[in-house]
Amino acid sequence: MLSTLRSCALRRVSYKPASLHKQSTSYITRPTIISPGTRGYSTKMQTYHAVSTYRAWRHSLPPTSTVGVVPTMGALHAGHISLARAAASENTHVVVTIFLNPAQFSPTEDLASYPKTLEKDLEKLEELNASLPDDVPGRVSAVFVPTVAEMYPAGIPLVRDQQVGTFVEVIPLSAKLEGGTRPHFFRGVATVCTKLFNITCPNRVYFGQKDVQQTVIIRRLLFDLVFDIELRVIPTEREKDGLAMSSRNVYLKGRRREVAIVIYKALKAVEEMYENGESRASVLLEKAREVVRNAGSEVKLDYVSLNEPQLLEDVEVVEKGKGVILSAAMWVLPREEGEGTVRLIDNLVLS
Ligand SMILES: Nc1ncnc2c1ncn2[C@@H]1O[C@H](COP(=O)(O)OP(=O)(O)OP(=O)(O)O)[C@@H](O)[C@H]1O
Ligand SMILES: CC(C)(CO)[C@@H](O)C(=O)[O-]
Ligand code: BAL
Repeated sequence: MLSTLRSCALRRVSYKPASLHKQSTSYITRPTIISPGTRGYSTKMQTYHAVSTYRAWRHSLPPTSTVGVVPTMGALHAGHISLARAAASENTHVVVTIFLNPAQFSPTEDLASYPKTLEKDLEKLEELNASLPDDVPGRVSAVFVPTVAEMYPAGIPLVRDQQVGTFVEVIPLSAKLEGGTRPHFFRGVATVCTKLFNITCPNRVYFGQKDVQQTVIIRRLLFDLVFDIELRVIPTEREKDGLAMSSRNVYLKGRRREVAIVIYKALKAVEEMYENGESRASVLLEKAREVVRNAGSEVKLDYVSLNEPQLLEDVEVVEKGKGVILSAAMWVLPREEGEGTVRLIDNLVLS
């Protein structure tokens, strides 16, 4: 274990400390393209289920290789693929992790019904590999699909008081916004990401802006735990009508899919108001509430909020050039017997 970790830490020639605040205005990073040709060996995509076999592969890579890791919970869609594509554009190897992490679900959430489509996921990653032009340096070389026992050897009951072992919390960021409704959530995310980073040894990790608070928390985690890993935040992929792609969208059929777009419309209405000169948060947020209210009783707003991007503190006035996060969560309520409530999140950056 120790020697593995040491070789992981030693793979870099120079150490560059992470900066917590470096992306305050330009929030989304555009990947820089590096030249191809450093792979120089087979990049056939392999699936690993065990930490030991993954590590054996990871440590077999030449020291010149770079690894971009894309953590996911599976049920891959074009949003996930855009993360993997970004990783391929600036690393010699892309590793996609697929792990439905129990620790981020409460006992009343949808862990049991969460879509599981591993075979299709692997096909989509193979398709991505086949579609990448020759001058892109990386391909998806490995897919890490661990078992729950592999990730949580001591078990992982969903009831927090019953959990034993080591957990990671990013305080107080994890209690804000999503943390208000899902108090267990970011402890589960921070814990599993810490484990995944230790296992996969990435040079860079790729997260979607769709889960914007998650990106703020991961940035803080990388900084506080002194991980030698760069964070990339990739723009949100949307359906034609603007709905943010999400694995949970499969729950939305017919009329529920139609009304789901209200969350995006509410955010766009705020953005338009801001662009027309309104900067008071109270007025902007009320606009979003009004749009959701007017959509009827099938949807219910959980929160809408304007926050600065480092500590997620509420802003009262949106100042130009500061990159303020406008985020919202909304429930789409059941219409028919057997349907569950679907919770959607979305955000825009007002800059
Ligand atoms: N539409 C999207 N555009 C870009 N990235 C996305 C999009 N949706 C998800 N991601 C990113 O993919 C990564 C894995 O997310 P995850 O597997 O939870 O998918 P998801 O679609 O967000 O699922 P869920 O429906 O559970 O929220 C995260 O970094 C997430 O932000
Ligand atoms: C980062 C993550 C894969 C951790 O389980 C999850 O929260 C997600 O898919 O966004
Ligand atoms: N992308 C967020 C994962 C979750 O809601 O559990």
